[in-house]
Amino acid sequence: MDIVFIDTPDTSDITGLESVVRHREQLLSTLLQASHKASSLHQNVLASLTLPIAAEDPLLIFKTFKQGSADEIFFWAHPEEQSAFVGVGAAITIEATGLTRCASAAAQWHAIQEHAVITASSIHLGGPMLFGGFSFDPLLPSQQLWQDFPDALLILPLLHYHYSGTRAALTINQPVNEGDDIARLADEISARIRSLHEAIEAENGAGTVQDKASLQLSIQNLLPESAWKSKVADAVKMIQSGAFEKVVLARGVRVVNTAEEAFDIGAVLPQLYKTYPSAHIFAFQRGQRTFVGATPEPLIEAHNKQLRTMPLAGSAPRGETEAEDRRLGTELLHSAKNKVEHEIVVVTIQKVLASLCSTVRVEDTPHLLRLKNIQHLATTIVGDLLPGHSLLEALQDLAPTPAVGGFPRKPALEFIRKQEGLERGWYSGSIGWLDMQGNGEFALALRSALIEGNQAILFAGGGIVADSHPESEYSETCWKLQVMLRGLRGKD
Ligand SMILES: C=C(O[C@@H]1C=C(C(=O)O)C=C[C@H]1O)C(=O)O
Repeated sequence: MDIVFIDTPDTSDITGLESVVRHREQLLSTLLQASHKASSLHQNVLASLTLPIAAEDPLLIFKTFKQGSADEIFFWAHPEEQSAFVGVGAAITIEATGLTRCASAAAQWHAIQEHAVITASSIHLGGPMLFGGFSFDPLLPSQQLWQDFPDALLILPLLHYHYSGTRAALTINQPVNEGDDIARLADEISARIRSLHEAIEAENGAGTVQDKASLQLSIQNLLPESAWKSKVADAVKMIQSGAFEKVVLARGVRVVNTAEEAFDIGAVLPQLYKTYPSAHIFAFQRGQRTFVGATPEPLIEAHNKQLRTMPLAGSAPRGETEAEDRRLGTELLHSAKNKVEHEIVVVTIQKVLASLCSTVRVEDTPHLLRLKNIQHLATTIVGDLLPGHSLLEALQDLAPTPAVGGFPRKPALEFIRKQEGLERGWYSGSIGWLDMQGNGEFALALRSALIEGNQAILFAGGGIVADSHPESEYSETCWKLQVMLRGLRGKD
């Protein structure tokens, strides 16, 4: 990989997206260098240029990218940390299937990096990043509902906006082939950026909330309530007979806007952003569908060779009053059933990380993670990655954790495959990003919905152990479904 650090443009020069277009020299020289390499190697070479730009609301950038393009769009934000990424288009698409999908994706990413030509301003690293997700279970036959979302899909966007508080950068990624007309490529890139810039200017100040009058929601369980509860009862019997210790059963709900107007993702995201500031808010548009959610649960994050996760398992509703809320929280912290559910996840993750890290630190006792209408038991786990190991390797070994699958993994997954009857696809799989330095964040894709036009399928599940009750498990899924119902309705 060739990296060239360039001086940061002086601050007066850092304005909107269009300021990047003024750095045509840098764009041309990056493309040209990639073109020379492509000719000598007889293969595609990635050219990438990152420049600082003035910070804009990432939600506005998403909306504009969406209006201006029918391509893939990715949104990822952590509102409390004021960090967000928005990507549009696919410069490079990595797909993989089967149980070794993470290793295969990692090998493809490595090959792309090997010859890449990267120009970046020194203080604003950013640089090329992959965005994407992994399905829950690569052994499930391919599912119609999820046809555009394969087992593993990582995309290097054509344009990627990186936002962190007051700072922002734009990354341009362009694969270059031998013989490509460099000036024409630069013109196309500049035209794309200019039209996005104009769209942002036009959009600035326009409202983001979907007109509520255009929403009339019909909500229907994919499986009748009684049928789902009897699956829970069957799982409890299996657990009591010793087949496994824990299994997570999920269900789906179809929400249709009977007013026939399409759901406006550009209005759903701000709602989630506002209501769930501690969550990771995500959206991935591909084909006609967009997978959207506000997940509270990181699967694995890597920053400077340190891995971090915070499994959640064990849930209770929030109270109506402060006193009731405290009582419910204390009951959750002391509930034997929830502690068992939680401990299974923590121990499993700790073991996996121990094989990849020199040291693993686990919080002594679970703490409460309080969200809008649900609270969970949570444990922070941190490990120092051993040389030669990576985030994608951790992801391959960890997923699915018992927080979304079960324990022991094999019989629990077999039960889900045979009994659950839900096309989980990317729901309870993982979604996130990865850069060239080995940093990245993947979260469990929970509190989520797959949206197409005026229809959405919402997903929620819960951990079943020996003393679980179908009635309370059903209620738990209802609290979890509230996240996306609120998002779709545009209500707190
Ligand atoms: C499966 C879901 O959530 C998971 C299951 C939990 C539980 O069983 O208590 C809690 C958080 C998540 O790990 C979901 O939100 O759909």
